[in-house]
Amino acid sequence: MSGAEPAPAKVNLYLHVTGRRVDGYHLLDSLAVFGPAADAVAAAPGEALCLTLDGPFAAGLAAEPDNLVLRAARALAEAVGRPAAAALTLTKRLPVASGIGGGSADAAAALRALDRLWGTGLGEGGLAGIAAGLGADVPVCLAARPARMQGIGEVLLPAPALPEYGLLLVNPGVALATPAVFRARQGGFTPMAELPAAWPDAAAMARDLAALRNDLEPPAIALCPVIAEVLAAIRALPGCLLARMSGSGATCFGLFPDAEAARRAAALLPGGWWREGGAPHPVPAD
Ligand SMILES: C[C@@](CO)(OP(=O)(O)O)[C@H](O)COP(=O)(O)OP(=O)(O)OC[C@H]1O[C@@H](n2ccc(N)nc2=O)[C@H](O)[C@@H]1O
Ligand SMILES: Nc1ncnc2c1ncn2[C@@H]1O[C@H](COP(=O)(O)OP(=O)(O)O)[C@@H](O)[C@H]1O
Repeated sequence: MSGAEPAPAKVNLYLHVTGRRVDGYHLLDSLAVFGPAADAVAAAPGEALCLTLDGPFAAGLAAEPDNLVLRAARALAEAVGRPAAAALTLTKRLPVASGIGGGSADAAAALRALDRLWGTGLGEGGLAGIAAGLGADVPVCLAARPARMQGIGEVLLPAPALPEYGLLLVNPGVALATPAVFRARQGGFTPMAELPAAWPDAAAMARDLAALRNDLEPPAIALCPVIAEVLAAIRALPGCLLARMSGSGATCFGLFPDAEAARRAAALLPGGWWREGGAPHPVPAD
């Protein structure tokens, strides 16, 4: 066993759709951070490629014919010219199709775990090209550290230096397909954001982020009106500095001064919605 790799949720603190490529993909400008919830991918030696699912959201993926973890394993094996043989276990704790890139995070974690198990020695730099071929969000999930995403998601730039803050994630249990949300978007494009080099505290971070937006929030609410209720509920929680939807939804986040405030707020939400409050995912060592 090569040890389980964490696959933390990706949270888009803002997301501007800045343009559209001729192939239909949208150009984005977004600040992605990670955590506080995560899936995990473990890889052990095996004679063939097989995947076991467990965790609270495993049932949501049971019928998935081509799990992103398996696609990642095949892509890595092909890139290094070796058989795709491994016993993989995915512990699914993140809601599926929910705007926090769970599938992308799983694919990135599988690449890291198999790079280690197979001793391919590619490391983050060598895996980046394979990640980009698996989905627009996979490169940022491979880095798993705060980053500004541009292009269709594959251009990664340093994030501003971030202060201490807490994050609350809330999902109402409705799956939203990313292409449907992009298709439902109306209106033009939004310019790139101007960000400082650093935020001194969470309040300053929230003030600047409040001037930005998630361009996918209005079309997602049109497709799934309960998102507006989730946002209102988060906004009303004590200590909440900002509430916004992540990615193409339906998961929304609340920004809090610290992890404890986010954890306390999670307990105050109505039952029935998935929620996780706490500290952002720790930044991996270089
Ligand atoms: C919207 C974002 C923001 O981080 O997050 P999620 O909502 O998925 O978490 C991502 O761009 C999603 O990335 P990912 O889910 O990997 O997308 P892909 O599998 O590559 O593409 C799925 C579909 O989304 C649309 N798509 C995706 C990315 C992009 N920059 N422009 C697009 O138009 C396309 O219709 C594409 O066919
Ligand atoms: N390991 C995986 N986890 C989640 N979704 C997966 C996985 N493998 C394949 N998928 C497919 O990818 C789609 C997008 O899932 P996900 O990454 O959770 O969404 P989002 O990017 O909106 O957060 C799902 O509808 C599912 O069909």
